Amino acid sequence: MPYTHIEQYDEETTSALRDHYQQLIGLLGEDPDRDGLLKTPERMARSMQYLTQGYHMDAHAILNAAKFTESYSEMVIVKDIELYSLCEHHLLPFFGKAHVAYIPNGYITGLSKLARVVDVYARRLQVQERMTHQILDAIQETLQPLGVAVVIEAQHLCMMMRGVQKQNSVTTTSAFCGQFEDERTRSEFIRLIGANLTRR
Ligand SMILES: Nc1nc2c(ncn2[C@@H]2O[C@H](COP(=O)(O)OP(=O)(O)OP(=O)(O)O)[C@@H](O)[C@H]2O)c(=O)[nH]1
Ligand SMILES: [Zn+2]
Repeated sequence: MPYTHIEQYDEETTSALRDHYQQLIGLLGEDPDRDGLLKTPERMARSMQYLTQGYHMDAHAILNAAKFTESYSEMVIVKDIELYSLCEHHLLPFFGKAHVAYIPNGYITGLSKLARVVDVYARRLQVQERMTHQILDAIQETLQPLGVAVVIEAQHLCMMMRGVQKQNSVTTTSAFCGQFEDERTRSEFIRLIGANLTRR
């Protein structure tokens, strides 16, 4: 299973999506045959496959691809990992930052792999809460560290450009396991990413 970014689009899927998007444009009251829109269904078909490519990626394979034996056992934090996802209710984007930490227990992983795991789950139809747990579970299951922490701060366009129309609300979700369930360890993690939690 490929775990890097999409290189080829499945032509059958692209073609089916293109037909649906052409119909959708018509249903919205536009003329899908006018010049500016002629290639739009094809672009949308590829764009949506790009934005949902996480279904074809394997977080465990990504983490295992750079799993190294190492005795370091302090907290490792990668913060400010930007993410773009699609809410499963409206298929509108939500976007923000993930902060990921773990405490190694004999194994470390490549730092970029933690950011890739965020993308694996962000590039799907999601709710922020589930994504937060999926990232945690993949790291826990693969590296079996002493603890994992994931915090995601995101803004949801479905709450901004429609619906309740709140432009400045930020949703924060978190998941902790192992040593991060201990108050002191958790506080240290929150302190270390804290600058971002208050910087808006
Ligand atoms: N828990 C959670 N809710 C989300 C997420 N993304 C979007 N939502 C919410 O999903 C809910 C869907 O509610 P519905 O009442 O079925 O849909 P709606 O009529 O479009 O709701 P409004 O957005 O309030 O107009 C809304 O409250 C959204 O804000 C997410 O990641 N997590
Ligand atoms: Zn939504």
